[in-house]
Amino acid sequence: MSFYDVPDGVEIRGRYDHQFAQILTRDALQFVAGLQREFRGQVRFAMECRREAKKRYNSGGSPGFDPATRFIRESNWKCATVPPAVADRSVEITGPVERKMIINALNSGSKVFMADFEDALSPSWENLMKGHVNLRDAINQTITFHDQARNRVYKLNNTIAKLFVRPRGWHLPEAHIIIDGEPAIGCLVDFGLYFYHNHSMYRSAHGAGFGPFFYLPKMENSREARIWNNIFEQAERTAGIERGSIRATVLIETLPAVFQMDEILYELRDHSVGLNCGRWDYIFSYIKTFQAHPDRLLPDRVQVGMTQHFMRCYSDLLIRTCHRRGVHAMGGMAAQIPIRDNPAANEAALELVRKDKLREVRAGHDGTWAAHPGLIKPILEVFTSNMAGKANQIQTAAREDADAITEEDLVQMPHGTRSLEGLRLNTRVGIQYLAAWLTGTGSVPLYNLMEDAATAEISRVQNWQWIKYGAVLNGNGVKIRVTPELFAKVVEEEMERIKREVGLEKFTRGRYQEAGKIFAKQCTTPELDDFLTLDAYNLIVVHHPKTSARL
Ligand SMILES: CC(=O)SCCNC(=O)CCNC(=O)[C@H](O)C(C)(C)COP(=O)(O)OP(=O)(O)OC[C@H]1O[C@@H](n2cnc3c(N)ncnc32)[C@H](O)[C@@H]1OP(=O)(O)O
Ligand SMILES: O=CC(=O)O
Ligand SMILES: [Mg+2]
Repeated sequence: MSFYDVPDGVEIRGRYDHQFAQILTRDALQFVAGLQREFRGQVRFAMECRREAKKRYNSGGSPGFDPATRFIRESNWKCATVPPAVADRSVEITGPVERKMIINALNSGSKVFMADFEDALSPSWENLMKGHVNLRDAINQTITFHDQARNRVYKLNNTIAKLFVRPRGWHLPEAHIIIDGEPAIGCLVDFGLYFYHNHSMYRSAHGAGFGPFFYLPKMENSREARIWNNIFEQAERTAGIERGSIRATVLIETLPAVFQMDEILYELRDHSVGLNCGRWDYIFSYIKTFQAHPDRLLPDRVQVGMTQHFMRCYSDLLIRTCHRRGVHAMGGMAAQIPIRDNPAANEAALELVRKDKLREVRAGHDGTWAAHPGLIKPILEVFTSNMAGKANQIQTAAREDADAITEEDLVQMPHGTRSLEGLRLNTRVGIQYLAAWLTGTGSVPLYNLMEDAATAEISRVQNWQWIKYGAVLNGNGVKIRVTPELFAKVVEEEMERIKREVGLEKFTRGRYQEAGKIFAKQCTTPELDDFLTLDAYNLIVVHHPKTSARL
């Protein structure tokens, strides 16, 4: 049996693999451990602040602008100039750090590829470590993949997208790496291993002196951005590279963060390349933030789109904030994906994507996300034909009108109706997503839409909210109140439907029964769990030599 060569205080409980050992080198682990030792206190404090804020919202409070940081919002300052290598981000494809998908994404014609350790990845040891091997090979441009079944070899084109990497959120531990007796902080492992192995090659071969580039998820407050800024500075000092080489785009995807956008950019002003509208987590966060407010029961998930007032204001204010500070205002993900077997449905889905992207570019966004290579061309067409030949709209779409957006606008309740079909769909999607996640797949096509951890979270918390407060479903003329008994019946019936749809063999082989139980528990628990994936993470941790692994 082989073992990883670890520095003092570090223990690896994940499976040994000689390829993983090239990533988990003693020096790389020393770098990660250094980050953990330096920043664990700050991260712990930031998580405690999240809990304090939650108590305030649960006692009737609502997030709002912080009077103490008014001077940051009102004074004139700019972020560092955008690196030329990433001036044009008109379309960015996203996807998990899976080998074939990385090659496809980099070759897709997209300007950027966001390689995801987060919403689109189930963070098993195998997925994470293979992801690092894949990214290293991608940056060295040696990555290939042989699809044995189709006898097809994948390799990189001459022109490829610029790579951004999204580490996990602050809340997730990495249970396979123990540092000083406690699980490593997941995002420090993702960031640390990737940065350590790739910063030099990235800056010389891809970033024209800048990089690596990152996307930073699920922050709630600028103090969390300050930690990232400190981490970047420590990484730059350790690597002996210029301050400001690393650049990151922060996802504004929690309700509290929309009131902190200037402050977040300010903390990261030497390391920023903008903000992004992470619309799916944002909707999830809206429900979560107001979990103790029974007067805020949302309509069906399908009705909570970007044209709802609170979503439109969020996107407009993000554009205004970014352009005032000189950085990109990125749009979000339309959930539609190509429908291969139905041309009419495919065209209708494409039309929805085009409409969403047209709204974004006209509002002033500088670029947007695509979930699938088949969407790059149509999205690029919409953006390029509406940006007057420019790489972005930072200088041309000031959106001063968005200064009038108020706190009330940003929390306004979405309009619409609730239906039994909405409850059923949430349940069907939530269970199938969780079953996939437990078996190692973090993004899946379901009913012709992309589903990932963020979209599944909406299904979970919406069900929880409706059950907790006995929401009246009023969408189909007949009024029905949601009760735990009704939900139990829905779960039973939807499990049967899933079994029919996926077939008995896949159903029996998969983890659907287990997913059904977890999802049902999470929707009916008296206190809402903060994250679906945090609870479920225990079920994908596999310690070696094999032991029962609970955090
Ligand atoms: C809320 C958020 O955070 S959004 C960002 C996080 N979510 C994501 O990144 C989701 C990204 N998208 C995906 O994972 C996928 O598109 C899915 C799961 C939704 C659908 O995937 P599939 O069922 O494989 O799609 P499909 O069968 O049409 O794929 C056709 C080809 O495109 C490739 N492909 C599909 N999506 C992607 C992608 N995002 N990146 C690279 N390649 C892709 C497939 O690998 C396949 O390649 P092949 O023909 O060489 O075998
Ligand atoms: O990460 C993106 C989102 O929409 O959530
Ligand atoms: Mg997200």
